[in-house]
Amino acid sequence: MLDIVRTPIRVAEPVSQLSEDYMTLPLSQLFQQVGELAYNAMLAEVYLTPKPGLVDRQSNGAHDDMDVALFQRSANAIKPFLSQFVQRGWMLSKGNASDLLTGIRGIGINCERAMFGATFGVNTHKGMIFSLGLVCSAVGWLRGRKNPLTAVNISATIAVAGKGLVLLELEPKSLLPQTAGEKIYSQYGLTGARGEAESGFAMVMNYGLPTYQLCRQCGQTDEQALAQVLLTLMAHNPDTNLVSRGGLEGLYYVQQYAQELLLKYASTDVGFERAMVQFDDALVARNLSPGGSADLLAITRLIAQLVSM
Ligand SMILES: CC(C)(COP(=O)(O)OP(=O)(O)OC[C@H]1O[C@@H](n2cnc3c(N)ncnc32)[C@H](O)[C@@H]1O)[C@@H](O)C(=O)NCCC(=O)NCCS
Ligand SMILES: Nc1ncnc2c1ncn2[C@@H]1O[C@H](COP(=O)(O)OP(=O)(O)OP(=O)(O)O)[C@@H](O)[C@H]1O
Repeated sequence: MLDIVRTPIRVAEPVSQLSEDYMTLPLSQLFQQVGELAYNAMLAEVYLTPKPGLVDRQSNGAHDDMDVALFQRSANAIKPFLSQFVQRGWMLSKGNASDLLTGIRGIGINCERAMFGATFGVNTHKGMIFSLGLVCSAVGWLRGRKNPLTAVNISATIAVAGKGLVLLELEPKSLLPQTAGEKIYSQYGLTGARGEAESGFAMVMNYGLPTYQLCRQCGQTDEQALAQVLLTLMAHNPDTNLVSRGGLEGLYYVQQYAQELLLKYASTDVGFERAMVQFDDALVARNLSPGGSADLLAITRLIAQLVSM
């Protein structure tokens, strides 16, 4: 059995897609390459600039305890765990996809711990780890099952893995909800990262991926396509990060602002960047940060690259 933990991190050109056919690629290379794509997706998200309310190269958005250097350190701490998610997914493929999340929890918890160690307790990537863990393990699981690597298969596998998650983790077990996610669910019925997982990443499948693929087909750069995807996600995603900071009012403010910008501009238009900087100013003034949409942006990029062969 291959020991991914002891495999040194290879310093190489970042991969932009799987180097060979996913079904015939040697397993060790598959684990490593998918992990690298996931790492690149995290970096593509944080370095995309400008991003309203979020940390990027020019602004810390609505965050006074984070900057882009902290995100880079956080991503580096997470990196070794990403290929472990893929490998564990492959190992679990003899069983049902419904056992996938339970099977990767331990890696997820260790990964979260490494992230908090690298950031001295700041939550840079908690939601991201949860979502990336599911996608990476789904890829390993599909390979073990000899199923084609398609967006629909990744989504369906995650939907099975996440089935019942909202009921199990968000339905109140005691009178008082504890975590931010539990509180928001009990107050507003919003299901956050867990609901998105249980839907098989419906926001990514219905908005993120079609937008990214269409933009690329029209000749847009990766950055232009990602900017268009972020705005589209912000216009539709019931992001619990926005609710925890600004209530439903904060969520609707961001969704409406993003919808209006989408009507006025495409990411290739002159004036788009300035409008995004103004959107950033508006969100900083209201202490709003669309962290859930940032996570889904990275997931969109990752799935797009995984299935681009
Ligand atoms: C489910 C998680 C996200 C718990 O977080 P919490 O209770 O605070 O839930 P909540 O839904 O409010 O969101 C937390 C984060 O998810 C992201 N998020 C918010 N809304 C959304 C959304 N609609 N879609 C996707 N992501 C979202 C944001 O980054 C946010 O900060 C996860 O961190 C977790 O369970 N961690 C425990 C460790 C673990 O089991 N890890 C294994 C995963 S592989
Ligand atoms: N570029 C980014 N900037 C800010 N947040 C991001 C970015 N990319 C992803 N995120 C997501 O946003 C989440 C952090 O959001 P936030 O800081 O609002 O959470 P918190 O620290 O738990 O809450 P608060 O800051 O309100 O006390 C992370 O879990 C992460 O997955």
